[in-house]
Amino acid sequence: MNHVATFEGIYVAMYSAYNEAGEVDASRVKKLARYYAGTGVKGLYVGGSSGEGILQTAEERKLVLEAVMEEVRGELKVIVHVGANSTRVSAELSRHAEQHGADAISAVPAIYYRLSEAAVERHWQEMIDSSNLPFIIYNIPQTTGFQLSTALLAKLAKQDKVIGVKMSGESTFDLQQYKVAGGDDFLVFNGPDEQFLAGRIMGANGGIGGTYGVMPELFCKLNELFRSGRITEAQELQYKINAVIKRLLAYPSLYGASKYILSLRGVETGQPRLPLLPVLPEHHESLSVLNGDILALIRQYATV
Ligand SMILES: CC(=O)N[C@@H]([C@@H](O)[C@H](O)[C@H](O)CO)[C@@H](O)CC(=O)C(=O)O
Repeated sequence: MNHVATFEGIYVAMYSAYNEAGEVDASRVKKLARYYAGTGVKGLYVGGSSGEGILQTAEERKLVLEAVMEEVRGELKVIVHVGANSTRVSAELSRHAEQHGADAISAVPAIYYRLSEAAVERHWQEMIDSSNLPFIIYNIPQTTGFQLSTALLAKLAKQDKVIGVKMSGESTFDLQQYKVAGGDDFLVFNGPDEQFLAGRIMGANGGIGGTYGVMPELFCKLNELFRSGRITEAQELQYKINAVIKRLLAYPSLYGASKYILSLRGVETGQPRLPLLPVLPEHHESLSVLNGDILALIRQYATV
C-alpha cells in the first residue's frame, strides 16, 4: 500500500461533543463530524488531545467512534486515538476501532508512570497486534514527558502496520529526522498548528490539529498553497492563522473557546470536561468577534 498517497492531507483533531449534563452526546458528535465533511479536509482524528479521549471511559470513547463512523464512514478518513493509561484498555479500543471500520489507530505513550523506551514500545506493540489497522505513533513530549527517539521510530516503522507519526513536538528538525528514519512511504503529520507550513517544508505529509476545528478551510487552503509552490502567500496565510491561534490561546481554555465558537455556528458540543475549564460568559462577546474575524478570513481565502 502507498500510505502517503492514501493518508496525506488535513485532519481535524475533533473536539469532544457532550450534552448540557456533560455526557457524550452521539447526535452532537455526528453533527460535528458532518460539519467537517463539507470543508475539504481529508479526515478526522478522533479521541486525541482535543477530543479528550483520556478524560473519557472506554465505553464513552467507543460511543464517540461509533457515532463518527455512522456519520462519515467512507466519506472522511478516520484515525482514532486508542491510547489509554492501561495497555489492556488500549488494546480493547484497538480491536473496537477495527470492528467499526476506522481507517487507522494512533496512540500516545501511557502517562503518569515514567516509562522506559522498552515499556512504551511494548505498550504500542500490544495495540498494533490487537487489530489489523495501520498504526500512527502519537508523539507529544510536552504533555507525556516521553521523547520519541528516531531509533525506536525506525524500529517500529519496520512493521508494515506502522505507517506514520503524528509529531506534536515543536522541533521541525526532529520532524525531519522522523521522516528520514521512517523511510519513503512513512507518513509524518505536523502537530503544532502554528508551524504547519514549517512542518510541511521540513517533510510533513499533512497535519492533524485542534485549531483546525474552527477554521478547517484555512488549513486546507494553506496546504494547497504549499503544494502549488505559492510559498509567500502560504506564509502570509500562516501568519493570519497564527494571529487567530494567539487570540484563542489567550482564553483560560482553548477547547472551551473553540467549542463556543462552534456553537455560534449552530454546532453545539457542550463544555470541555473538567479539569479542562469551561468557557466563561464574560468571554462570549470577544469570542463572537473572533468568530466573525475567522469567518471573514475563510470567505476571503475561498476566492484566492
Ligand atoms: C500540544 C497540543 O495540544 N497540540 C495540538 C495543537 O493542535 C495545538 O492545540 C495548537 O497547535 C495550538 O497550540 C495538537 O497537536 C494535538 C492534537 O492534534 C490532538 O488533539 O490530538
